[in-house]
Amino acid sequence: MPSLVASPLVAPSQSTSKALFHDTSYTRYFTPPSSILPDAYIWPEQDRPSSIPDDNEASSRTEIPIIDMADDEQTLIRNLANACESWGVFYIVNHGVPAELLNNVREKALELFSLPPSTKMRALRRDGSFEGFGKAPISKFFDSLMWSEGFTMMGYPTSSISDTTSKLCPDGNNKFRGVFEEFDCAARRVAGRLLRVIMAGLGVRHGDEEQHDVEKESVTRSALQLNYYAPCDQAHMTMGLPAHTDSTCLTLLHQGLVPGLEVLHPSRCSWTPVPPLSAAPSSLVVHVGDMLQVISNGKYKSIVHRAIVNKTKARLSIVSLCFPSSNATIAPSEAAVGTSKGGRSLYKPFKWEEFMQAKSKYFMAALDNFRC
Ligand SMILES: O=C(O)CCC(=O)C(=O)O
Ligand SMILES: [Fe+2]
Repeated sequence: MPSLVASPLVAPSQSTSKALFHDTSYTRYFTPPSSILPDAYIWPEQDRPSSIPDDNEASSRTEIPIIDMADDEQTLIRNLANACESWGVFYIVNHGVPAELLNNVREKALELFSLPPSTKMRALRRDGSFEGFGKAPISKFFDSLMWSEGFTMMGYPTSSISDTTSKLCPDGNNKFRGVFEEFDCAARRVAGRLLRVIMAGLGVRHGDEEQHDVEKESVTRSALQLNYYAPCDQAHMTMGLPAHTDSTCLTLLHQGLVPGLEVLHPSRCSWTPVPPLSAAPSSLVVHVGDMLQVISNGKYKSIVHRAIVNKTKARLSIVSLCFPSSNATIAPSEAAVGTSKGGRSLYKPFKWEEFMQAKSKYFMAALDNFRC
């Protein structure tokens, strides 16, 4: 079986010339060339990690639920309902995405972040677009810079994976396209199945018109997000990706064997690590996103999470963001409203585009704009 412990992650930024670092357009997109923290990357004390993960890598223990997708349907319905309600984040195993595909995606993603700066600069995220290399759009809500690099591709149905990655392959031989497209497709299929079972747990019956609409509309589109976190000597003073919720319905994430993901339990005030599982290196982490919070009428909360960086190990996360089509109407499912306390809808119907506009203005308070 191919190993998921890919070749050691080499910090691409270490090959970056100092001259390029002083080019402001380069620093807008990429991590600085040394692991010593420039002032702009130092975060206010209250936003810093409380502790840095032990570089001891994967763990065999976690508080976060682990869902076995090979369980029978009724067990799966029950376990997913519990996981969504109690945490809003869970691991899935036996999900059907082959270990070899995960391994290949990680290898290619690492190759992509290791390209020479002059090649990377050919695929920068331009204003108004999400595609290519760029800091996460949430960076505008924070004064300090994130210690991370991101590369985004729009997936199904109007995939830009081929166009975006071909900019990185001037010789016309696109070595990224096939494997990223295959992963996008495989992850979205898993998200579709998860949503079907989650909807059943909310009381939507198989064959209902509502089941058809919600499932048809809610994970119709996908984006593939690659995140690279270089090691940092002063990891305790910076942040890879600060606290946020995903605007998705569901997010699927593969983090390899280097820890860094943390979540804020809906009713606790402290951060809980989501460590890579040593016994299940092909497991994926699933986040409940903002749209599932609405569809479930607030029963399932969009999980607040963040990524912290390590002192000696680089970290790579492969993220499939699954979300509705632009003109889909998002509203609490009738079944979820029916079983809510008080039996009333907490959110007004809205279009995905309207939500995205609110998110880019109000960030984590965006959903308040759509409360009844
Ligand atoms: O790298 C991680 O573990 C988190 C990534 C993430 O939250 C995101 O891309 O939205
Ligand atoms: Fe996220």
